Amino acid sequence: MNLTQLVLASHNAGKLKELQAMLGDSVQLRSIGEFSQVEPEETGLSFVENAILKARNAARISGLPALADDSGLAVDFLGGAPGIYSARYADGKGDAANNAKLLDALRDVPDAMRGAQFVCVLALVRHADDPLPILCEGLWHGRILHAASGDHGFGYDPLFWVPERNVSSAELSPADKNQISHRARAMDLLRQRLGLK
Ligand SMILES: O=c1nc[nH]c2c1ncn2[C@H]1C[C@H](O)[C@@H](COP(=O)(O)OP(=O)(O)OP(=O)(O)O)O1
Ligand SMILES: [Mg+2]
Repeated sequence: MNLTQLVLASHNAGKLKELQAMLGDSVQLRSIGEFSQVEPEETGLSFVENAILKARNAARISGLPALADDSGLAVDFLGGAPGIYSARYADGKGDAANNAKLLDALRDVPDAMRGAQFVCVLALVRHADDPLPILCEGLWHGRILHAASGDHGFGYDPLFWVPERNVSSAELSPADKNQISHRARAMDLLRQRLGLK
């Protein structure tokens, strides 16, 4: 498989930046935005299904092998919500609205009950109809803060407390986040699987 060029099946600039940094120079990630502005509907019931659906769609549109990242935040107190619906938690109003809704849902919930996991599933398809997508997952355990803190990253990072560093995920430098995040763990497995390390 020639993997010098992959299309990233994502319209999220934060993901592109993180994944490209993790992959290094040997693989060039091209954004699906170069080919189409239309985002596929994420109709799957799992991260795996949505990652495969996005990867196939991008491979079909671009004619290139495609990598997709389906990720989200699973909050214990909310029974794993917003989960696969994380990006749409506040009905598509964006990160700030999602974060405000999450803080509201956890209002007055004590620290011990604020556990959460970031989840990332990476799916790589060699072509649109690939019968054997490569799937790798990563989890990152933490806790939901009572208020936003930090300016790095994207999405729920300002609300995600990282116990091993005693800071929010948005207070980590990009390089630090890329060492320990759910996405880093999934990418580590993918690089092993592809023989890139
Ligand atoms: O490291 C992260 N730090 C903070 N928040 C994160 C992270 N990783 C995922 N998230 C949140 C963002 C979004 O609310 C949802 C992903 O949703 P997800 O559908 O996979 O991505 P998306 O719609 O932003 O872009 P796309 O589908 O085009 O790849 O989880
Ligand atoms: Mg999405």
